[in-house]
Amino acid sequence: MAVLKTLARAAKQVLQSPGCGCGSSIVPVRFIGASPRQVASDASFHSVSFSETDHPRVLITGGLGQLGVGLAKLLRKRFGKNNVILSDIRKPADNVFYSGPFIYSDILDYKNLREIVVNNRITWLIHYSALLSAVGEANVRLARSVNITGLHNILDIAAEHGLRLFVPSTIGAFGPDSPRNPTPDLCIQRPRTIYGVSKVHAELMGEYYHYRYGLDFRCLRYPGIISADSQPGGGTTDYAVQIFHDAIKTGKFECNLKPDTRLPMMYIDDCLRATLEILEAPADNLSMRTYNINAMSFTPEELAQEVHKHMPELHVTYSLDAVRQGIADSWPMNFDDSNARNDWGWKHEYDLPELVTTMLNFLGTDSRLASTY
Ligand SMILES: NC(=O)C1=CN([C@@H]2O[C@H](COP(=O)(O)OP(=O)(O)OC[C@H]3O[C@@H](n4cnc5c(N)ncnc54)[C@H](O)[C@@H]3O)[C@@H](O)[C@H]2O)C=CC1
Ligand SMILES: CC(=O)[C@H](N)C(=O)O
Repeated sequence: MAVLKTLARAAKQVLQSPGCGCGSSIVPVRFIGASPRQVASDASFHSVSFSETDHPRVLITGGLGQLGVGLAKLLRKRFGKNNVILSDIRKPADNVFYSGPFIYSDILDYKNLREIVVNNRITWLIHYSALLSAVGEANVRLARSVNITGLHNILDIAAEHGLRLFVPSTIGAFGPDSPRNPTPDLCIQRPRTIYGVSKVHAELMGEYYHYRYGLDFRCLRYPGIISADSQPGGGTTDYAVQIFHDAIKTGKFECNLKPDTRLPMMYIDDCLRATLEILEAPADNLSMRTYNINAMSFTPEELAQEVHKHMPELHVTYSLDAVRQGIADSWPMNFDDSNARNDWGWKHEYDLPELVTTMLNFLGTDSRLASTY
């Protein structure tokens, strides 16, 4: 009899645990300081809905990094200034602060995050907070905390409030055992950085919450992103931004990767447009929840050659950063994004020549000015 009671208790626990796929649809609900719980998805507080005819109410976490301000600008144009809230743990510059709603949000503070989502009736959550590849290797504990614990907060809040959740992944979610030229969507993923490991975790957890709890999780694996008016936050692909700034300021550039290191790259406008497109794509078009996207693939040497066409005097030298080189050598050289192109019509606009012209023009020079160096 005692054995039967124990078995019954164990069965009850299994049925109540997140691993159980039976019974009614459930969403995880976490209260402050407690572990995740499950509540029937038709519980009365879970009534936030997003009608496709309304504008979404968007929250961007980690919004003061390389990508967030540009994304806020694009989304505000589309959905209205006050419907897009930027958040971060840093202090915004005046122009950012006065360009639309900004709020302090530390993704490690679950209660604060939840309050923001509730008080602002958020319907879309764009989760940009992260420590990137090189910075992550220099501070593994913090990267683990922000990129993994922070993600858990985001997932629970998104599931609890029925949000559409976008989390970017990266070429860094692949590793030396992945096919590198090209790298398809589905293949072995054994990254060797805490950044990559945390991003594979994000992909898998997001998809798990999608299939298990119905979370509307959407994820793009970005290549290295190149932007003129925002600085990268400590990644392996940062050289491809820095070359433009140094070329214009000093006419010299010291590259921290080998000249023949090939990596997939994209201009920021394409990246942000892709993000909006997948967020707006009808769910029926998405045969997957995590897609590679790509625009071009080049080496430092090829990039320098293209810049030389505008600035023949540019002097490029190479002084390797062993950590970044090791990371780059394990990442994809070319990215196969055919599923994104087929499923929801992804198409890049900027190739290498277009990128270089745009960056140099934006930063205040072009081939006509090259002679002044
Ligand atoms: N920029 C790129 O080339 C690529 C970016 N991605 C992904 O896109 C997302 C955005 O990237 P970037 O803007 O380049 O990153 P970034 O490093 O420039 O910015 C990240 C932001 O997260 C914030 N943050 C750190 N800890 C936080 C916390 N506890 N709470 C709230 N915010 C916190 C930082 O203050 C920073 O403003 C990241 O998830 C990154 O992994 C993916 C592939 C390529
Ligand atoms: C490609 C990325 O994810 C990022 N730019 C990095 O280099 O860490």
